Amino acid sequence: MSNIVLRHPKGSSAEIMLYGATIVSWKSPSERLFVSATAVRDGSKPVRGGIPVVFPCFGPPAHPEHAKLPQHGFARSSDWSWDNIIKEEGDYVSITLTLDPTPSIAAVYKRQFHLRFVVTLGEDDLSTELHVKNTSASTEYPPDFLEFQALFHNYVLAPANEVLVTPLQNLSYFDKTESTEEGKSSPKIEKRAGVDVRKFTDSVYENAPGSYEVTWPGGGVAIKTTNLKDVVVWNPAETGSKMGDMEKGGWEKFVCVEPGHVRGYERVAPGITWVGKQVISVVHNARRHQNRSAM
Ligand SMILES: O=P(O)(O)OC[C@H]1O[C@H](O)[C@H](O)[C@@H](O)[C@@H]1O
Repeated sequence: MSNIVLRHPKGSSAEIMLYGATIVSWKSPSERLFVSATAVRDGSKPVRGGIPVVFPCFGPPAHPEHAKLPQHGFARSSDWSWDNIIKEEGDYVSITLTLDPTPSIAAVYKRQFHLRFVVTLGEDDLSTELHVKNTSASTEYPPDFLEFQALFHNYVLAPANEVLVTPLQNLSYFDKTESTEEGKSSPKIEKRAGVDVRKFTDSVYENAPGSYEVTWPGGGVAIKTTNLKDVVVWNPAETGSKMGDMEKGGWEKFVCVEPGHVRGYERVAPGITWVGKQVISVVHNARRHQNRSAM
């Protein structure tokens, strides 16, 4: 499988696989992403770690147009194209990958689309942008809307027993660790000022603020988003031992903080492009201590 490595003159780097457009490493200056030591990297299944791209459905498909798709859609398990261009602009280097319908996608998904995935590396930040264009040629009314969900599945390298995610307090969320369908679909209100993942956690926060801090004693990252109204916090804890591609105890080394549009669907008319974006940056020590002592 082909990987592209972006190198920043100030020392940071990012490695992106064409398979799934998955970012499998971000160093600024040390590694910031978790990838399981037993992740499959030969393009036969999505990578367990890094930043997989979720499109056009999050979780098991619920939309009739997605019925034949696997969990989290096909973007993370398709071969993307790259134009061999690495752009350098100011203090940033970036690449753009694209994905169009292929015969194997068309066999399970009938919609016309064009995806662009832009990865931009700075000295201490990394941004990802997903551009989704509805390329349907239909001129009929009502418009031939493309309805989709999208999410960046960030595996943030962090000590799971100490990490806190903020600010999610008072948001409504869906707890997918509940055992019944009724439990999963009944919203709860987040009471914690800092959300921890010391036990199995799979929470979908709706209409979240769009800016988050993921911090622990000794480090942290901030995530700022555009057009991504929801955020998922996931850590499988011991249930991770059932995943064939999760290294032993791997769940102790990360928290997934996943900004996306996953409750309901984005609707994009023919010819229109939707853009969802996140910027992940290293939190500097002074700010981290301030935030934790305010808790
Ligand atoms: O195993 P995967 O298909 O990669 O999914 C891993 C996880 O992704 C998200 O965080 C979902 O909320 C979880 O329910 C799911 O278990």
